[in-house]
Amino acid sequence: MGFNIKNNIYLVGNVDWEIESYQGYKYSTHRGSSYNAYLIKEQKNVLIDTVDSTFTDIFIKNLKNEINLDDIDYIIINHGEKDHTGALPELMKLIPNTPIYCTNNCAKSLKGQFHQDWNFNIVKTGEKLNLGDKELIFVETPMLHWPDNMICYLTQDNMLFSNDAFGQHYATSAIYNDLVDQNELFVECLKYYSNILTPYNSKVIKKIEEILSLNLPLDMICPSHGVIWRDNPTQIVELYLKWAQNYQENQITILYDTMWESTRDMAEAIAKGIKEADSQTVIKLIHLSKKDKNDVITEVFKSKAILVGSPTVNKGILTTIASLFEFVKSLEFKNKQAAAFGSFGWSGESVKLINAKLVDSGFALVNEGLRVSWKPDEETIKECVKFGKDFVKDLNK
Ligand SMILES: Cc1cc2nc3c(=O)[nH]c(=O)nc-3n(C[C@H](O)[C@H](O)[C@H](O)COP(=O)(O)O)c2cc1C
Repeated sequence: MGFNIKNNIYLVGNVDWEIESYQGYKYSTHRGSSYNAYLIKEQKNVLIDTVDSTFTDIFIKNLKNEINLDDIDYIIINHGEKDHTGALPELMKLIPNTPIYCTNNCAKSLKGQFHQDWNFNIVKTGEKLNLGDKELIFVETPMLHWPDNMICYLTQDNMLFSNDAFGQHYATSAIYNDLVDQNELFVECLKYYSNILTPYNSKVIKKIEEILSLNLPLDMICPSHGVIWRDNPTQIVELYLKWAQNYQENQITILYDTMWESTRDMAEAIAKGIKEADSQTVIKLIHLSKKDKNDVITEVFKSKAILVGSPTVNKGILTTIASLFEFVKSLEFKNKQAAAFGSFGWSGESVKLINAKLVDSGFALVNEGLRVSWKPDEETIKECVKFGKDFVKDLNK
């Protein structure tokens, strides 16, 4: 059965307690997720989004308990990605002529993924769909986070159906934002923002300003993953505005990998130096092969500066470090500083290679980096401590 959120609006999605990571891009979901679809029963009945294909059968069964499927007048698809549209092909087999309202790019993505010529009705920003006494207003939100995204707003009930925006991968039975553990909730919101939305910061700001300028009253924000924001719903909008402005905390993160612990010894000594020079800055040490990549990105997002360390391996760097840069570069971080370090045996290319990757990923180099031959001894450990101290002093010079 659906859950009645307000008046004639029902949550008809599924909670996914078991999911550990998103199949495609392997986004880790330590706290599970949910696929939130919504059913509005006015003079016209509207289904907003569907669920991941793993839940198709249960979704359709629950939907049938809520409404005779033939009574669904319109389907709104806010975003074509399969975690919201996986159940759509089976649903459309049962009600094949039901009009689907979506953006032009969404129709393209649905056709591209499902090869079906459903009854598409293309909508643009500002267009409205009459449900009787109430209306749905559409706003395109391209590249937040696909070209096909849009959101829609239900008048009178003042509900914003925001799809991925303002959502979190967070399984809960509690449904509303004020009923869940606030720390868990905001950790998941920040992780989602940093891993998915960072490259689109300027678009986030512009779109939020555009939506706020409409002065629409807002009772709830209903995203497609995680909790519904009913308590002070604009708090998450304000956080997005803050995060979109190249957000950073007073944190330095040291990221490294190591084969025989020499680069790790360097990392710890550098951290000691930073702490001695500046006890106010939060320092985090991350052994890359032992940590989850999305959690690592969240730490980079929060950092004012990072240090990256790798030993030299076959004139190169460890693959964990190379793959970190593949991800970091794609997120287009701005206004962050960095330096490289690493142990080597005979040729020692790693620091130079990391420097090039840092610059290529948009980081400003604070210095030329630090190389240590083989395992650091007492003297070279002192050099690492000094390197950490100097790094802090040279930040923002
Ligand atoms: C498979 C392998 C390949 C290596 N290739 C190089 C190399 O091309 N150039 C070099 O200077 N050192 C090379 N080394 C030596 C390491 O850089 C050196 O042992 C370093 O101290 C390891 O640092 P770690 O303890 O942080 O892993 C290689 C070591 C291994 C195990």
